Order: sequence, then structure tokens, then C-alpha cells
Amino acid sequence: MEDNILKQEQEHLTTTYNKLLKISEELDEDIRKLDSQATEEKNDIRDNIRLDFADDETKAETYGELEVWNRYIDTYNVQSEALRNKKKRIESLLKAPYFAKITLQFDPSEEPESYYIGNVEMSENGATPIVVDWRSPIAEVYYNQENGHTFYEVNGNRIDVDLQLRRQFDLDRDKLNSYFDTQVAIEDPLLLRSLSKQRSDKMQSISATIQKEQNAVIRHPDVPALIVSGIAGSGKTSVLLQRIAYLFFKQRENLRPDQVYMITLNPVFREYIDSVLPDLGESNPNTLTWQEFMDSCGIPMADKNPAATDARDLEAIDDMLSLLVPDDGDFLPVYQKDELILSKAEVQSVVEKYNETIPMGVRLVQVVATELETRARKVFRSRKRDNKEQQGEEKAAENQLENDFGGALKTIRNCGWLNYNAISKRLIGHTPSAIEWFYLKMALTGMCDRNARYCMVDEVQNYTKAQMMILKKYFPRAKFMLLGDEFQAIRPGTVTFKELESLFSTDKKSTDTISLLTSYRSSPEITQLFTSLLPEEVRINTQSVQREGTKPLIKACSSEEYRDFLLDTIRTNTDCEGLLAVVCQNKKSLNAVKDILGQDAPQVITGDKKLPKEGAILIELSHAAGLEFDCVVIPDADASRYPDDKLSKHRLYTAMSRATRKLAVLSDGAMTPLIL
Ligand SMILES: Nc1ncnc2c1ncn2[C@@H]1O[C@H](COP(=O)(O)OP(=O)(O)OP(=O)(O)O)[C@@H](O)[C@H]1O
Repeated sequence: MEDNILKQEQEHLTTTYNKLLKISEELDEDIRKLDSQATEEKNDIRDNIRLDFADDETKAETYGELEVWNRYIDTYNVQSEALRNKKKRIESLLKAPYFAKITLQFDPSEEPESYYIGNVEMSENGATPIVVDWRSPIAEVYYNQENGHTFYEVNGNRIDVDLQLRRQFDLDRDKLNSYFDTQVAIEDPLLLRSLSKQRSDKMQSISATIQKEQNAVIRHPDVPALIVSGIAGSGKTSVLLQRIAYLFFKQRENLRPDQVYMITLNPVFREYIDSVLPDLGESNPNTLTWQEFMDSCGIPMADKNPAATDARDLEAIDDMLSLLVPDDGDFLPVYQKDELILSKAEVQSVVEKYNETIPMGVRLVQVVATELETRARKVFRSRKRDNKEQQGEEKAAENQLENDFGGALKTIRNCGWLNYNAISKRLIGHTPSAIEWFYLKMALTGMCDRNARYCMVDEVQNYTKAQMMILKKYFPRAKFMLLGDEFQAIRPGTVTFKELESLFSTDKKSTDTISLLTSYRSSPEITQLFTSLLPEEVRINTQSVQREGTKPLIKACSSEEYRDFLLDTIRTNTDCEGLLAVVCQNKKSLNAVKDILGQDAPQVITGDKKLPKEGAILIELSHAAGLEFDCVVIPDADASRYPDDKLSKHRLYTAMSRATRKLAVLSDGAMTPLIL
């Protein structure tokens, strides 16, 4: 019986694979035809087009011809991109046509129907589905992991079905290795297989093995802010990337990658995750570190250190700005190169005029900017007349002004006549940090990005409240997704989840929070060790689904034996497959380890370096956050570096939870009291 099913499924796979191959060949042919037709027409147009600008009539004709030519190129580009996208999808399906099958009975009087679920959808003759996309509504019943009567929703309409079969496949191209029929949610054989595979240097997509609670995050309806709080290795980053792919699929007509922002901890982490979305057939969104985000907003200060800002100062800006009475130090004169166009006093007088009825803030600044521009134009015109330059038609003259006085106009429009430093000082009593400066600028000028539809922040526990206030203000229309683990907050003064909830709740809607408590990364032995640092009430609900591994090594070395023991631990464990990371608490500790090991020290990975596939690396904890390694060595777990306090607990928990299969915790002298 079993063999019979295997045979039937193999036949289905062979047929599907052949259909995909045929579509792929047809696509190659279509692409070839389109390209050669485009080349032919291009040559034809090039030979026949006359670039004649002799007089107005021929000029108009030439522009007309060029317009037709441009339209033709646009149409070609659209067709070519559609074909090439389809080709990419086919190529991904040829590697693994699908990973699951569901058999559904919609109506007891009808025959059950089977659907094969894969990474992307593909249909035959543009109609009959060969493979159903994992993000399509019907695939939801696969992820709900419950056989029998269930339902899914299409455009808000509930469709009741009887899920008669939920079958998973382990396959490679057209070869079926095995299949599993899963009746209950407790065990997911495909997940266990996937977890037992060698980890790779890049994060992989998890479409085939998304678990029920993860699916709830991925398909969560849009809300102003969704907070995902999960223990180390519970799949937060994986779920984040799958959700982005899901959103692109669901809103494929109107959501573009440039409308989605992902704020990431550091460039090593960005490298680590950057192939997941392309593998799912989607583009990466705007992925920026905090520093890059601030640079892209044109924040002039070199020091953008978020630790320098207290959120209470930003709250003070919000509370006190509208009450601010203009002072002559609050404004700057407007210059065109070295020429004074509007004096500081004139700027101030305009502000004061409107401030009688409008409080200090965006509306006032906009009204003032408009009047300053009108006044500046008057000055430009008088200067032009003084210069006795020829006056053309009104429009041409205005264009000329824009050209000649562009610098001053830009200063006015960008509100460069506001002295943010001085205003900050008056509001909060000190020279502003980069974050305070930016926040004040947004509060005064309304500067923001209204185009952004989503803003995702991974490892949110490592940002300050002030940073989150900046993001919230800068992306006023975006839906937020904030993922993190409070117990991995490795920097002092970072935002708590309670603060996030109150910051992102509005009068109309509070935030939604989802918890993930299963670790998919680390072996049960490692999970047990790092979860021993969690408060009892959290720890009892956590679990690991990985297979049994080896017990972590915990060793307090004497100073004499420390070097040899550390080196030996690194060497023995580097011999096994995969990547070993020596995770040091901070730069100082990393340098100390580097010095002790001398020539034998592994290569150091810093912000802009790619992770190697295998071997050993030395890395600071702040750069290792979010990453994972086959083996982790913590070389500095002594009592002085990891005393019994909250921050040290978080740091040790974060460092230990980077390990998937092996963990060694070493100290030079007495071991940290955090490990009993
Ligand atoms: N449903 C799943 N199927 C297969 N693998 C999974 C699944 N969920 C998570 N994983 C794997 O578990 C590991 C941890 O996932 P991920 O890095 O997304 O967790 P995280 O919660 O972001 O971790 P951390 O907070 O510690 O950085 C990854 O290797 C990921 O591929």
C-alpha cells in the first residue's frame, strides 16, 4: 500500500516536472522571439527615425516619433520583465516543484480535490493550477495543521472544507525521496528533517515547515503595530521575511519593495538574511541599519549614537513646542551664495506675524515658508531689474529666477531658516543629539516619508525608546511590525515591550502581541541551558523541537591552563562540519582573546564582513545578535564580565542561544554566578 502511494506520487511528480519543463522551454522560446523582434524593430526605427529639429514643425514631428519609440520600449520592457519573472519562478519550481499536498472535500456530494503547494504558483495554459502558492488562501489549511472540518477565507468570505489528507514531501527536482501523511499537529516530520540538515551560512526560507503559531504572525491582518515577542531561535526573523513575501503576494498589484522598510541591526545580519526573499521570488525591501537610515534622512551630525538620547527629551519637544514664543536666536538669515536675501529679523517678523494666531509647529512653518518665498522672489526680481537684465515672458522669467536663486529657494523650502540647535536648547536645555535634532525638525516641518506602507524592526529589544519614536514619526502611514526578545536586550537603556505597546497604541487601536515560545534553533540541551536564565514563569512554557544533541561544556580554567584549553576547544570543534564562533562580550574582551591566542586567533568578523561557510571566527556579541552558528564558544564567561545582574544575564542568554549543536562556556578564573 505504502509503496503504491509512493509510486503514484512519484508519477505525479514526474508529470508535474515535465509540465514545468515544457513551460520553461516555451518561455525560453517566447523570450527569444520577443528579444529578436525587439532588436529588429529597434533597427527599423533607428534606420527610419529622423532627428530633425530644424523648425517648430519638424521638431514636433521628431518629438512625436521619439514618443512612439519610448512607448514601444516601455511595452517591450513590461513584456520582457513579465516573461523573465515567470522564468525565475519556473526555475525555482524545477528545484523543488512542491512540498505538500492537501485533499479537500468542499461538498459531501462532490469528489474531493487535491492541491499541491509550492514556493510559487504555476498554472497550465494560464488556468489550471499545477502548483498552488504557499501564500494563497487555500494553503492556509495546510499550515493550520488540523485534519477534518476546517475553513479558510477568501476576501473575507469563509469557505468550509473537510481536510481529508495533509501530505508532506521530501523531494529533489523530479525525484521523490519520501512522503509523510500527518494526522496530528504534535509532530511535523518535514520540520524535523529540515532542522536536522546542516545549517548554511545564509538564512533559508521556511515555507514548507511554517508552524501554526508562526503562520498566525505571517498571515496576521494588517494592524497599526504588531509586536512579536519570541524566545531565542523561535523563528522571529524567519517569520518576518515570510510575512514580507506574503504581503508582496497579497498586495501584488499595489505594494512595491520601496514602500517597505526593514531596519536591521548591522550589515553582517543583512548579508545573512538577504537571499531569503529572492529565493521566494520577491525583491528585498529597503533594508537599512540605524546609521544608514539616519544618513538617508540627511541628519548632519557625525555622531548618531542612539544611547545619547533620553526619550523624555523628545516628549518634552512634543509637549512644549506649541507654547514656544519666537526668540531672535531661533532663526537664521537666508543667503544666495554670499548675498543676503532675507535677514534674520525679517524671518522672525514673519514668524511673529503668523504666530499671533497659529502656534509654533508644522502649520505655522508651512505658512511662513510660503510668505518667505514670496518675499524672496520680490527681492530676486528687484535684483534682476537692478542688473538691467532682459525681462522675458512671465513663466520664462520665473524659471530663470528658480535657476539663478535656486540655493536660497531651497533653503526656504527645506526650512533652513530655522535654527534647530537654538530651538532645541530652549526646549530641552542642551545642544541636541542627532536624534533630538531630527525629532525637532520633524515636529517643526512635518518632514516624513508618507510613501512607506510597512516598517519592520527586527531585534527591537536593542533599540531605545527614542529611536522608536523617530521611526513612528518618520513613517506616519506605515504599519509597524516589531519583533524581539526582551531577554536579548544587550544594551543598557533600551525600550521595554510595555513601552512599545503604549507608544504604538492609539486612541482607536491598541497593539497586537503574539508570543513564540518554541526554539527551532538549538538542541534541547543548549535550549535548557539558556532558558535557565529566563524567569521561571517564561521558562516553563518554552520548548525545543530539535533532536537530542551533546551536553554543553562548562569549564572554569585556571590562568595557566586557559590558553591551551580555549585553543583546544576551538580546534576540536572546528574539525567537525560547520561554522564555529567565539562570541566575546565586547570589543575589549575580543581583543584580549585575540592577544592571548596570537597567531592562532580565528579571523575577526566586524560590521561589513560576510560570514564564512565554515571554519572559526571571532565575533563581538553585538554583531552576533540575530545570527546562528553550529558551535559557539564563549571564552569570557568569568564572574567579572558576567556578574549576577540583569544585563549580564541577557548577554549570556543571547551569546549561548546563537549555538545550534554545540556550546562551550569557558572562563579564565571563577565562572559567572549566572551558571549554577
Ligand atoms: N518553522 C520552521 N521550520 C524550519 N526551520 C525553522 C522554523 N522556524 C525557525 N526555523 C529555524 O530556526 C532558526 C532560528 O530562526 P530565527 O533566526 O528566525 O529565530 P529568531 O527568533 O529570530 O532568533 P533570535 O531572536 O535568537 O535571533 C533558523 O535556522 C530558522 O531557519
